[in-house]
Amino acid sequence: MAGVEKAKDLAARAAVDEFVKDGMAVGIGSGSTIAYGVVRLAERVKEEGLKVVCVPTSFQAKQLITENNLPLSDLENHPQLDVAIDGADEVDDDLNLIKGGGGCQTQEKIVASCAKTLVICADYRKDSKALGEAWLKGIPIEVIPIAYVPIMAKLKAMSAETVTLRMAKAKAGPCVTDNGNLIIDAHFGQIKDPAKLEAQLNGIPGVVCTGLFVGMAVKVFFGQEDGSVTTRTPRNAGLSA
Ligand SMILES: O=C[C@H](O)[C@H](O)[C@H](O)COP(=O)(O)O
Repeated sequence: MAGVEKAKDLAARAAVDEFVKDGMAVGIGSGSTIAYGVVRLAERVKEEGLKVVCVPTSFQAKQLITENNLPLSDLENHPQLDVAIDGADEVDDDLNLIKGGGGCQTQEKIVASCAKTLVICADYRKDSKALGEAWLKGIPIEVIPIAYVPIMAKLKAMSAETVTLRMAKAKAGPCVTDNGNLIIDAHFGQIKDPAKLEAQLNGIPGVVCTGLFVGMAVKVFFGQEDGSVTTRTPRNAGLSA
């Protein structure tokens, strides 16, 4: 393994090693980076006899949990989680995030909101000063299907630079989320006030959930190109080895 994949693996392992303890209920995020974290968690369960239960944030996360023979639970049985570990598409200096590149932000935000701690693992490409600087595809916004046209018009009126209905790959038509909704990607350029923008977007009728995660993460692990892992917390806003 080399390059970006190695960086993802290192970050995810570091997050799992530092934050998962015996007896915990763990929220499992979605995407390609957390997949390495689930493999690491399974290793620890086998090697250390760790007892954990895992709550997924998507169909993909559920598959990861079951394929790695980890105990699967849900928010009905575990409405309070000790930690949620997830990936991100972009992370700013204050640990605000853009998520939802894989369309899973709604369940991810619900699960994160039920966890005492949200921890993020990401490769070096996700590190950014301000949201919207590196991730140019736009903020993923899950919407109720009947509302997608008026919502796209409202986003344009809010001065979004690009507004796109996410289309499926290998299927004609739109990308349909795990919740049966659609996704609009809206790029607002560099986002100066993520909390204000999130509140504005949440105020549009038909918006289910945005991929802006403001003030939720407590620590981010970045896998670097040179094989090191750096971290960022809200208190030390800079990077430390
Ligand atoms: O919807 C997808 C999730 O928010 C992912 O956590 C995010 O897109 C990062 O994915 P990856 O680890 O594949 O870059």
